[in-house]
Amino acid sequence: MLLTEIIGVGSELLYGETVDTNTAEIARSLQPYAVEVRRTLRVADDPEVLSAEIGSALTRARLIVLSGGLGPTPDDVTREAIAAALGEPMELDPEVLRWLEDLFAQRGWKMPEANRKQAMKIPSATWLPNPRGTAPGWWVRKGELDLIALPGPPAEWRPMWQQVLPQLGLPSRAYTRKIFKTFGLGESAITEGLGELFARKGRAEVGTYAKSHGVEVVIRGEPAEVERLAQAIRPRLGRAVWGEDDDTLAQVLLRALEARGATLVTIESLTGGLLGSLVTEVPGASRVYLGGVVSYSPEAKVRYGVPREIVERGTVSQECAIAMAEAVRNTLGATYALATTGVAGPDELEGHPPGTVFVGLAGPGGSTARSYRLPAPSREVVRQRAANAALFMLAQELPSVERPIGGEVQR
Ligand SMILES: NC(=O)c1ccc[n+]([C@@H]2O[C@H](COP(=O)(O)O)[C@@H](O)[C@H]2O)c1
Repeated sequence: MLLTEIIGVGSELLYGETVDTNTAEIARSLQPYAVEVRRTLRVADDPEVLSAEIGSALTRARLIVLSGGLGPTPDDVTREAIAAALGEPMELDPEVLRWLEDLFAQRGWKMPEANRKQAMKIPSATWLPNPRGTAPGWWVRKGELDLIALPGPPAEWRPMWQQVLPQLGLPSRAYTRKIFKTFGLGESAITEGLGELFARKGRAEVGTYAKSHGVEVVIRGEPAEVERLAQAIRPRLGRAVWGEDDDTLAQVLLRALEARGATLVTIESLTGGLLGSLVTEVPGASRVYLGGVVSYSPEAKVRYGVPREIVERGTVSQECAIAMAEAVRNTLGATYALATTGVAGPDELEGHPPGTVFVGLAGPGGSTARSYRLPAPSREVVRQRAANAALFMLAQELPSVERPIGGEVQR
């Protein structure tokens, strides 16, 4: 297999201020190819260290991909480091210099002297045009070696990489990936349920990954084997599955609501608008989502129409979740209303520990609520989980809307 190494360049990646996602994303994009990513690393903006690392990668890898360090400032040293590692001189390309000057001129500016170095390259490199910035990349092809230098910002390098990747002529491998997205089951329950299907080795492998939208079951490997495993795994996950592959919960829910000509409103307490935010992330949300309110204080809940005696009995409760959903459904006149109330932490509220969450749902068939005791490592995790729990609850109820949801509180 063709050995590959990927290098993220930038001191900020080593200070822990910026988390390097570039090397992971580039590695992921190589999955369809018969290449072996042996090493990914992060290196400081230091020309000596970087050229030593490139030199060492050159002794092993036939494909080296770098991202970062192509900017105009003195700490952008990737070009110099590659030149040193390959023992080639850097030359100014007058055409690229003109392109850069024009780019600045179009914005009504004079090109700063510092940007001149972005027009420098070594003889064995060809330019990779950057459609979104001033840093063109390099493609060095030398004997059996391909070395690609890309800028750091994902918005810039992604289109450049998409352009060059198919041109590298990498051998392909039959590879595919199937993802089942679930909610409400833990990783261990899922792996137990999958039993012998939970293959870690062989022609395809199965993995589980816990996310705020639930556990993802990922099957990757040879297409025929992935298909066989997917067919066997899907029924074992049952009603916990809400989507596949690139689906998001909000997307799946909005699609289902739109197909029924139904509309949605929200009322949020502990999630403070997160639920509305997830819904409105989806293009075309306005066809389904009428709006929502954040009723954070007890008094706000009363003002939005929750009976005062319910609020006085406690806002962290199923009856309050239901009353919130019914109130906003009446006010805004939607088919369905979702409500969140609970305790994000770190303090408890009304005697309930962080992670206590109630989701209320009101619809044409009646109202119901679900209660959750979510793990509460942080406020953020509880809030994310609570918003996703609300989306999942309605998505799961929808297939059965023909029957009444039931007027009583469910456990
Ligand atoms: N009924 C609700 O959902 C609701 C409203 C306001 C605050 N809280 C919770 O009360 C606690 C204290 O809130 P603050 O940290 O915002 O002061 C937190 O755990 C928070 O999540 C819950």
